[in-house]
Amino acid sequence: MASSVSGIYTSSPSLKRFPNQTPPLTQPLRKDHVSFHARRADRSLSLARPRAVAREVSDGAAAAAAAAAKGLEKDPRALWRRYVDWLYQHKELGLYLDVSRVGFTDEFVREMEPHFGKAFEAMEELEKGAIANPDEGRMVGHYWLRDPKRAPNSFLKTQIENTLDAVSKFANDVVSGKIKPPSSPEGRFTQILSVGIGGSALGPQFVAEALAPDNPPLKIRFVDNTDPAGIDHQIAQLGPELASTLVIVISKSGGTPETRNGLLEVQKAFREAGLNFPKQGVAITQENSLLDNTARIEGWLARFPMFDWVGGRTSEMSAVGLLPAALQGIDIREMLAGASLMDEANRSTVLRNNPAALLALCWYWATDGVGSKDMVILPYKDSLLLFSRYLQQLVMESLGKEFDLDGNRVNQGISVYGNKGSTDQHAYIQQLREGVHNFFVTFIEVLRDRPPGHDWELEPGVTCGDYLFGMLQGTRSALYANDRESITVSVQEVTPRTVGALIALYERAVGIYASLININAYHQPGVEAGKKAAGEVLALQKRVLAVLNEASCKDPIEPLTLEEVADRCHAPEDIEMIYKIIAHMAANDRALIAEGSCGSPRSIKVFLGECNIGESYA
Ligand SMILES: O=P(O)(O)OC[C@H]1O[C@](O)(CO)[C@@H](O)[C@@H]1O
Repeated sequence: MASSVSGIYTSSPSLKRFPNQTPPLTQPLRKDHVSFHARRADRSLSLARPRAVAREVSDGAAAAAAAAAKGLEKDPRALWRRYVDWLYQHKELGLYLDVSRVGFTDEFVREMEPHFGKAFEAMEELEKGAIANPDEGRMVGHYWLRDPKRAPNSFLKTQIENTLDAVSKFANDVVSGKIKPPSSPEGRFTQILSVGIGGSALGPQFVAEALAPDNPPLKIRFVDNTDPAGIDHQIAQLGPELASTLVIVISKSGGTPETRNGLLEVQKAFREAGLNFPKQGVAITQENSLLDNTARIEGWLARFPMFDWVGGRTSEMSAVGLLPAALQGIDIREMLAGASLMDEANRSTVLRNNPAALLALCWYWATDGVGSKDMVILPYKDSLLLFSRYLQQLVMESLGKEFDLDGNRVNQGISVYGNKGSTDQHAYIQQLREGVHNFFVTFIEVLRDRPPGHDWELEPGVTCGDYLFGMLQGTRSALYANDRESITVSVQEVTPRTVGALIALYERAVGIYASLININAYHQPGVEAGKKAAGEVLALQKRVLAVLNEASCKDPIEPLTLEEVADRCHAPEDIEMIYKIIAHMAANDRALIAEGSCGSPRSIKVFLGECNIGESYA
C-alpha cells in the first residue's frame, strides 16, 4: 500500500566523488584585469573574463574601451550588415537566430574561438559517453534520446528505443480506450494528473502549454508542490472525473519529498472516492527507486524508466516528457525529430554555424562570463509563456555553481526570468528600457500569427498579429537604442518540431557555456542543503510535539513557555525555529497558544490540548 512510502527522506542517491578522475573540460579562462563592475569587485580575480579584457585593456586605453563598451553600433546600415552577416538560419526547422543586437566585437570572437574549440571537443566526448558529470560519476546522455544510435552501446540504444515504443503504445492504448479506468462512467481516461516537481514537472508543463490541442484526448493538470491547498484545488477541479484520471507520478530519484506527499494526498483522495488507485497509477522513475518498488509491489497500471544518465532538467525527451505529451495528442516523434535536427546543427565546429554556440557566445559577452547580467526571456506568443520558467531551471540549476571543475570558488550562474510579450510591455519593460541595466533580452518570435484562413484585418491593412509583431520589433529597437542588448530566436510556428528544437538549442547552449566557464552543469549540490535543512526542521517539529505531548499527559492545562519547550527539546539554540514551528502548528489547529500571541513571541505559552498516550512522534 501507499503507506509503504513513508518517512521523510532526501531524494538524491549518495554522490560519488571523483575529484581527480576527470580532467576539466576546458582550461579555465584566466586573465588579470581591472574589475569591470564595481559591485562585483569582491569576486575572485581568477574568474574568466575575456570580454572584460577585450573591452578594457586591449588597446591600453581604459576610458576609450569603456566608451566603446557602452556604444553599441547605431548606424542603421552598419547594423543591417551586422544582422545579415551574423544571421543564423536552420532551413529545415524554419528557425533563425539573430545575434546582431549583442555587441560582441570581432576581437572578442577571435579570442573566444579556441575556448569554443575545447567546448566542442567536450560536447563530442560527452556524446560519446564520457563521465561528463564527474561529481556523480555519471554519463550525460539526453542527446541520445532523440538519436539512439549515438548511445555509447547497444544496450542503451535498445533501452531508449524500447522505452519510446512502450510510451507510444501505452499512450495509444489509453487514448483509444483499450486501457480503461476500472470504474469510470466515461469508460476511458479523460484526465491526467501529473505529480512531480522541478525537472519532473517543468518540461511537461511547458510542452502542454505550448502544444496541447484545444481539445486534447486527455487534459493535463499538475501537482508540483507540497502545498496542501494547491493539491486540494487540483483534486477539487477534477471532481467526479477523478474516476477517469490517469495519475502519472514522475520522480527520477523516486524519493523527492514533495512528490511523495503529492502521491499520498492523491491516494487519499482516491480512497475517499472509493477508487482503486493502482489501476490508475503510472510511475516514471529510475529502476528500483522507492517509487518504482512501490508501484511494482502495489501493481500500478504501468511503470516507465528514467535513466541514470538523464538529468531531471534535461528529461523532457525521455518518458518524463514524452508520455504526458503523447497522451495529450502531441506528436512526440516530431518533437524528437526537431531536437535531433537541432542537435545536428549544434555539432558544427564552426561558431557561426552552430546556433547553441552563438547563444553561448552572446551569454558570455553579455554577462562577462560571470553572470553579471540576467537573461530575460520574452516569447511573443501566449503558448510559450512557460518557456522562461522551464529555462529558469535548465539554466540556473545547471550554471549556478559555487565551484568550478578545478575546485576554485567561482559562484557562477545566470539569472533567468521572463513572461511573455507584449503583456510584459505593461509590466516591467519600463524598467528594462530605462532602469537598472542588469539584463539582456532574448526575444522569441513566432512568425505565423494563427492558422491559415483565420486572419482578418481589425483596421485597414493591420491584423491583431501585426500588433504583436510591431510590439516585439518596437521593444527590440527601443531597448537597443538605450544600449540594452538582445538576441532574437524566430520560428515559423509553434509545433512539436520547433518546440523540440528550442529545448535542444538551450540544452546545448547550457552545455557549451558550462564548458567555457569550466563548471559541471549536470549536478545540483546546492539543492541538497535546502533539502537537508528541511529534514532537520521536520525532525525538530517531531521533538517539539513529543515534548508538548509529554507535558499534556502530565498536566493537560499547564502550558509551556518557548524556552521550556526548547530546553526540553535539548535545543535551546533552535528557539527561533521552535517558535516558527509552534506558530505554524497553531495556525493549523495542531497546538494551542494558551497565552500571548505570535506577534510577541516572548509572551507565548503553548500546550497540546490533549494527551495522546502512547503516541510516538519519532
Ligand atoms: O525527479 P526527482 O528526483 O523527483 O527530482 C526533482 C527535481 O529535484 C532536483 O533534484 C532538485 O531540485 C532537480 O534537479 C530535479 O529535477
